[in-house]
Amino acid sequence: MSTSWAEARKIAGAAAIPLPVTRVPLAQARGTVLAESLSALVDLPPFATSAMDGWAVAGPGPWRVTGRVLAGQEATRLGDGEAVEIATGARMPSGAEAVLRRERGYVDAHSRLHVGEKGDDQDGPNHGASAAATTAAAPQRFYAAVTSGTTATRTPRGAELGLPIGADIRPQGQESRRGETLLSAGTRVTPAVLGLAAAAGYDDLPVHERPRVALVVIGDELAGSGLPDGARIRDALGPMFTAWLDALGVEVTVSRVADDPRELLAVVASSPADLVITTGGTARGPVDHVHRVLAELGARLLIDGVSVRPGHPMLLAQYGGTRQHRRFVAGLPGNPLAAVAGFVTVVRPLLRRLAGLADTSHFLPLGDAVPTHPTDTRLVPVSVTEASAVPLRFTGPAMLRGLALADGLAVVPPGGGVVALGAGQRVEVLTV
Ligand SMILES: Nc1nc2c(c(=O)[nH]1)N[C@H]1C(S)=C(S)[C@@H](COP(=O)(O)OP(=O)(O)OC[C@H]3O[C@@H](n4cnc5c(N)ncnc54)[C@H](O)[C@@H]3O)O[C@H]1N2
Ligand code: MOO
Repeated sequence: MSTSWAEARKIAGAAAIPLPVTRVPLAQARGTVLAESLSALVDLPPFATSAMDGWAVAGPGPWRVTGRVLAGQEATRLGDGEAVEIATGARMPSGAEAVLRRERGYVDAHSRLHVGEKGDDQDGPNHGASAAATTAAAPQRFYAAVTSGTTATRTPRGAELGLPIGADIRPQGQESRRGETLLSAGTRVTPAVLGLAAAAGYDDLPVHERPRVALVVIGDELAGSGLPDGARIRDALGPMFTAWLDALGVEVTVSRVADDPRELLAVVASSPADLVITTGGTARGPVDHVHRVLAELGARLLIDGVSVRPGHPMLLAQYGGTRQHRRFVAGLPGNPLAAVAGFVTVVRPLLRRLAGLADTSHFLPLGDAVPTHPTDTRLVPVSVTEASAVPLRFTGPAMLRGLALADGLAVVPPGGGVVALGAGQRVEVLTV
């Protein structure tokens, strides 16, 4: 009956079908998953802009400064020998060929813009060849960055100092052309994705609906606040999984129920959620009712026990819903670290699939030897330091102290005849 860990993860990931597609405003899209690829609605940048504060110049200098253009403004065309003061991000005036950074030029008393530092050219405005000789003496450090990577096709005056055509201009479409695919379907909408989508012209995004999850924390012994007393302990799983589910971008409701099968049945049967997660009550103790309730509901068990330590009593059932919109119950064991094992094994793969995300895996070498279990997979809290996974202490099934310091859970496959995996062996690490 017990399913292997790898198989359980596969079953959970394959059981669901991605939720329907909806368009949501950017402000509500964080944490959802793109249902279609995202292509740029405009060139990025949409027009050539200045990359620096300074002057946009046209033709050979020195230039006559005719005005100023700020970000958001449009300027009139520049003719040869003209310049405008320009702000970073402002649209380049047509005719402008380069930007001279503020710290690399100066304007003299006659509104003439020169390359160099004031004082380089004590005789005032540049005139002909003698000026070139004067400015050529200007410190080269000003221009080193400008010259690299830009190709001059024509040389305005000042080019001998490194002001080639195109200098410090962000050309239209430099980051992306209109219609170019920026992100593929299945990408999680992160803050950075929201920024890119806005820049590319989007007001809303086509995403999969957020999975709805009902977290049902079972146990007479659990208190929601204050210090543990008598035989009662604090509910650790409610706060932990609420936050975790929230970070996965799902809609969560939480309820706490007593060790009472009627109460549990009523909560599960009446839930509209795509996935009900129960904690506790999965084993065969006197008040472990999850199996009985699922049987009464006529739920179909897809997973009933997994060969994994900790977490072996975890289960997954399909219950109600329609063919296109399935509903599930995941039963996580009550021991806190065992519950986390159930979360990463069945809950997360199922939710990722419902949300439209592909499953991913990361492998790292172990930083230390880890004992294997002969027949079961072990999930071992590890910290990731210098690209290796170091096993932690305080990782008993009822403990969270090790997990709270962990970056992931190392997947240690059944050992068979091998009692330990040595340092340096590569293992999959599940993020926590
Ligand atoms: N005879 C056997 N007993 C047990 C077995 C077994 O195979 N044979 N398996 C053990 C394993 S392994 C686990 S894990 C637990 C699973 O038990 P349940 O899922 O039925 O969980 P409970 O009995 O309700 O609770 C177990 C343990 O966890 C504490 N707990 C429960 N919920 C919370 C919570 N929200 N926050 C903090 N702690 C919680 C609870 O107080 C118990 O200490 O069964 C073993 N027994
Ligand atoms: O699932 Mo249990 O943890 O092995 O304590």
